[in-house]
Amino acid sequence: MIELHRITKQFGTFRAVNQVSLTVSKGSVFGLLGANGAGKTTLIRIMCGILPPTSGRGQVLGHDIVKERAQIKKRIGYMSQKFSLYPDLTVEENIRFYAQLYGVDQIKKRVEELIEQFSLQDVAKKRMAALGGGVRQRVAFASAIVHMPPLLFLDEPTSGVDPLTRRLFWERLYELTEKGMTILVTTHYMDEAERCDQVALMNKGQIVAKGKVDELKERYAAELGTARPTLEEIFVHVISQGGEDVQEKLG
Ligand SMILES: Nc1ncnc2c1ncn2[C@@H]1O[C@H](COP(=O)(O)OP(=O)(O)OP(=O)(O)O)[C@@H](O)[C@H]1O
Repeated sequence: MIELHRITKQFGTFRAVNQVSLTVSKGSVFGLLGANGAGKTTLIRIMCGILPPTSGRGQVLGHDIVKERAQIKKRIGYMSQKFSLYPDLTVEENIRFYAQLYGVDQIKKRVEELIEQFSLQDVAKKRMAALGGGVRQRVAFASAIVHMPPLLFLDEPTSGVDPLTRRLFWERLYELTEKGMTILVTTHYMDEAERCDQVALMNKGQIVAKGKVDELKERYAAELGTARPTLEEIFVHVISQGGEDVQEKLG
């Protein structure tokens, strides 16, 4: 689904993404973790075909991330941190807008389905401008999957939402992977990281740890002197060891 090889993105003299290699397989939830400014959004924008990398190569859904960016953009779903919703349109109209944009069949049925799946029935006829952040995130999520893309990128979808909505998001995520969708999600919440099949931790543009959650726990158990370390403990440990050395050690 995603294969990246030594991707670097330079903004002037600043290296936001530094030699990142990554593989994401079909049907999994892949968590991209890291502090603010670690380079997660930049990397997502490269995978979505929005930004070309400065160097490195890769494929997303079989398309080259440099030469076939337009094809990638058409086929994926992307809920960015600044996902555009129209304040003067209602919830329903916003979702319908995206359905039309992506040429979805049976638009009425699909919009109704999403309104129900994201518990938006009570606010469906209300204008976006009158609604709070939790509803906004739900509408953005629903709009990003309106065309059932095979690959979905979610950039901090649960930031600032209440615990109930976070749970609803994760229920939807698992349902979507059961239908074969592959999902790459960024999050600051460590309990959410634990729910992913695989994770990669970014620090200062580099991936400093990656793998299946259970494998990472096994790998670091001895080093941390505890039978089953949390991802948070692992990440604090890895980051405190410093970037490049760790990258070498992890291959
Ligand atoms: N267009 C740009 N021009 C210059 N610098 C940029 C640009 N886009 C991002 N950066 C810088 O690259 C670094 C990584 O930013 P990025 O948004 O990818 O991080 P992030 O891990 O997604 O953080 P956050 O969680 O805050 O979104 C930051 O220092 C940011 O200021």
